Amino acid sequence: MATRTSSAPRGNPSGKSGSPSARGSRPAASKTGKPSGTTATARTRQLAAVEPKQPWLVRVVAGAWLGVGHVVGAGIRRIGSDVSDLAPEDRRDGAALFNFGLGVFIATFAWWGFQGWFPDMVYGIVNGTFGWMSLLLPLMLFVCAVRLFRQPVDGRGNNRIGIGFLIMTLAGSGLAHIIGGEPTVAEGFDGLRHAGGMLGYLAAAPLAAIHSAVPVAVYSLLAFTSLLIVTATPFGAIPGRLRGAYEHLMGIDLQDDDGDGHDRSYLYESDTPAPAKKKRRRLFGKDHDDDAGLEGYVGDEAFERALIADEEAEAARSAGGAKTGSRTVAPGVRRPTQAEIAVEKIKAAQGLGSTAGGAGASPGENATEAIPLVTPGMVAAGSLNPAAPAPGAAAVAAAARVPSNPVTPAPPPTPIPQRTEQLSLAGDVTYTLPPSDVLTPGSVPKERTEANDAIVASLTETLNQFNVDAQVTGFSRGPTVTRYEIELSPGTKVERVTALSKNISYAVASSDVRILSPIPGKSAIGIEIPNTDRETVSLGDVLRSQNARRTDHPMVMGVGKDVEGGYVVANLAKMPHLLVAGATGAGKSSFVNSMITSILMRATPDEVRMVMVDPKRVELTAYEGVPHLITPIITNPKKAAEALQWVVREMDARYDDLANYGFKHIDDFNKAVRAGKVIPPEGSKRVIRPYPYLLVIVDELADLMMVAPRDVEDSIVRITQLARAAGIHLVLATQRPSVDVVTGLIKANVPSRMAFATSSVTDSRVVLDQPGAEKLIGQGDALFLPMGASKAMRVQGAWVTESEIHRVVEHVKGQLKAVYRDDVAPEAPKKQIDDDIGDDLEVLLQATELVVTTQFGSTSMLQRKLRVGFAKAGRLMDLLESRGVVGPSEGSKARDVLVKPDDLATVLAAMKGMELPATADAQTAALSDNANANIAQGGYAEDLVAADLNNRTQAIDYNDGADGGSEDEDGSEDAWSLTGR
Ligand SMILES: Nc1ncnc2c1ncn2[C@@H]1O[C@H](COP(=O)(O)OP(=O)(O)OP(=O)(O)O)[C@@H](O)[C@H]1O
Repeated sequence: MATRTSSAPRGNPSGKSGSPSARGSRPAASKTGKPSGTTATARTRQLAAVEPKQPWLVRVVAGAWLGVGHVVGAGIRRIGSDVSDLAPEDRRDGAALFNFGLGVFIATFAWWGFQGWFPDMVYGIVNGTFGWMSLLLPLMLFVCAVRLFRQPVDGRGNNRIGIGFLIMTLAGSGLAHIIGGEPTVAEGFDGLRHAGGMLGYLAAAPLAAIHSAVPVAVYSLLAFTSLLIVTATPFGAIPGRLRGAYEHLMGIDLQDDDGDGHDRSYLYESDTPAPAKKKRRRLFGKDHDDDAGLEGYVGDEAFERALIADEEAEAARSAGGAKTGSRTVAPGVRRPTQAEIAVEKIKAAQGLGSTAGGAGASPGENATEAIPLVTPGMVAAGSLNPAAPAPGAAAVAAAARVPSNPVTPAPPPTPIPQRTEQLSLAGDVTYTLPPSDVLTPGSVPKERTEANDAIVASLTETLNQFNVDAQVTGFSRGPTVTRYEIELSPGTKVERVTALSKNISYAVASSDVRILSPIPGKSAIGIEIPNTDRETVSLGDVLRSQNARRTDHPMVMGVGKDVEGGYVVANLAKMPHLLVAGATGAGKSSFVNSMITSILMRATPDEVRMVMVDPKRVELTAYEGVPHLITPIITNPKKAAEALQWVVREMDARYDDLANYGFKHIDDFNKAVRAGKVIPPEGSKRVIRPYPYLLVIVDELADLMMVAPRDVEDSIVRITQLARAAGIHLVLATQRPSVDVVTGLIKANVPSRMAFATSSVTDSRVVLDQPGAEKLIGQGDALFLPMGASKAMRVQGAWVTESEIHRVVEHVKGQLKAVYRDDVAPEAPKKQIDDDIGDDLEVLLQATELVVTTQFGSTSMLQRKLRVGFAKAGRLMDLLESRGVVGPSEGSKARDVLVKPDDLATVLAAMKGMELPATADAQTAALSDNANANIAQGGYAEDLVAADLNNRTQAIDYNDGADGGSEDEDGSEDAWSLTGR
């Protein structure tokens, strides 16, 4: 395996290494030439402006302190695998080091009894204040230090522990005061020091004045409470925790004695199948997570979702969106007062203004029901005049009604946070992820353009023309389409708007209008209309978005942007398998590129391995040689089918490991491996390493389904049914979402779907089980239906340019070379056209076709249909037998036909000298085994020639082909089943 220990990898000009300082100072913003807002860089600059004012000594000391803090912190963070990404600005290493140092200092005299005037003085103060509790102080400070080093951003958790310790100190001192004999101040500090100190005295003495049992009860309770606070243990969870602790202490723990002894954990290694399952253990099951020292169950979770959503935004949306559409209605929008309505009416009567505010035409009649939302500008615009508006005025008025739309701004071009100090691979390889600036920022999204205002005006007019009491209340502009929101006045039927879809299309001059009724989570109808001024969504922006930063899971990909302009990010591991479909040019390959690039940007080869199948031979070539690949990119569909079978074997092997070691999910297994809890059985040379996720990407499923439909379907179904827990995930792309490619079985097992524009509503139904994809406008416009979602979400796929891909690939390839396994899709030796066929290939192919399609293995039929002589027909039949197409001669009967019409193409390809697909290989092998067995059993080997001759002779009698048919049918069925199909 290639190893590299360089700290400044090739292709990383920024010199980004694991060193905190190096990363902290990387001027990302300047590279992109964009303002960075409140980024780390900006903060660094601010600091730089302030620093010169400080005396140099202070700066030197502070710098040295922080430097030591970072080094210690980096070391502490590297222990275990639960600590993820710490951006430089998130660290609090200086404060943590202070806690640590103070703990050591107090421990020197409290624990180790160091003496001297200074320690004595400090000891006097500490001991005099806290009494016996000073013994516990170093421990508390160490805990705080480790927390601050490892979890500095978990403010709530840190505060909880801090408060818990304070309460514990108070309670402990109070109790110590009582236990220490309740010394008084008058007895001097010596007495207090040997009890609860001054604090204990102050805490307990007043209560002890009532009765000494009172402080004991109060502070015992407080001490207990403080323990619960520090350990974050809810009251109800106490029994479970105690039981877990007991089991842990009693050694009901991982004692492996039944490992399989084979290193199956790492994909570089040889693929020795694990032995059959052994006794299953309940070791790191859910009940024991905490006790076993693991960080809890990291596999499936309740309400698991593939989509990594901006939960706050979602919450806000659903809270405020029901009535007004929180994203679309500006704060200044309010309902008009009666006075304003009256003014409007008067103005309308005077013809001072005009608009399409038809809905507002009736406020007098039903002011409380049909009041539109207005902005102050409405009054000036005269928005309530029902008279036919002049188009320009209408647009202005409508624009005034539609508040400015706050879209999600492009994320600041700050670096994608690094996930650990250094991403070290197994062995001594140091691997740095590509710097985020290899992906360039996209254009700044537009909030609202004239095109939007014009459409609002058209929509309003259309509603008016048809007397529909509804208002356009706002819009959300996405990169490809804008969703206009229409709210109905009470009593207006939804159908009145949906029935207008053709008129709306006509009014806005677009055939791709899609009506959502309602917008999920809102009491409003959505009308999605393509933007005449589309925007590209850059993958870099998606990966730098808050949603992507929310998690450092290596299988997270940037999907694109939704209709409201929000970034869509999803976790492939949670999907757990994805079908990508759409017509040619709709954007599938671009999506697959974004997906692979996302993985390369976020995951080391140790975390994610890939198998890429690219029958089109052009789409994925850019990734050839990346170290995440376990086999060269597979372009041959037959080999792809074999690779899928390898994946099934890999999955089985992983399952064996999970079962042997008692885990339910590969994440749990990996966690235990990293924690050193998975120990191979004694005598085993196996080095157990975490399993990487395995992502299998098939860029054109149809090509695979053409060569070996059953095998491919079988493998896919098996993988998709089981592979999730084994960390294996499939992405199947196809431009032919027809039922023969995306079969019912495949569909049922691939729960997540990404539908790009399809050519028909039928295709849309195959992909999404619903219409809609046929209305998409292509070029990355897609409907995304992740597992568990009830409604497809419209997104504009992320776009990554070829040069960006090139830069990313260069970066990863510059660090590690791909080490391919040779058993995934082994190079089959090129089949030679057998010498014995000679010039007869063409006629042999015809004979094969004839025999297989008619399922009738008669020599005389060949003679007749191919117009060949008897000898040649006999020879052809021999060749067919030697190639497993027909069975051996059975005297005067027609021969059994062993190949089903479905597999004809495969067999023909094999005869032409193309590589023989697995099915045919297996079939031939099975047949020759069968033949051998027959020969051995029946001992009629030497009879074969005679029998065949006989057959040829008899075959002449079959000229009309009528008889023998029924015998054929049975015979071929039997022989077929012998092949094991
Ligand atoms: N997310 C996107 N953003 C912008 N443009 C896109 C996007 N996706 C696709 N396009 C445009 O559409 C073109 C075709 O896309 P792509 O090659 O991905 O289609 P496809 O569905 O894979 O087609 P095929 O099946 O023929 O390979 C691209 O060259 C690009 O111009």
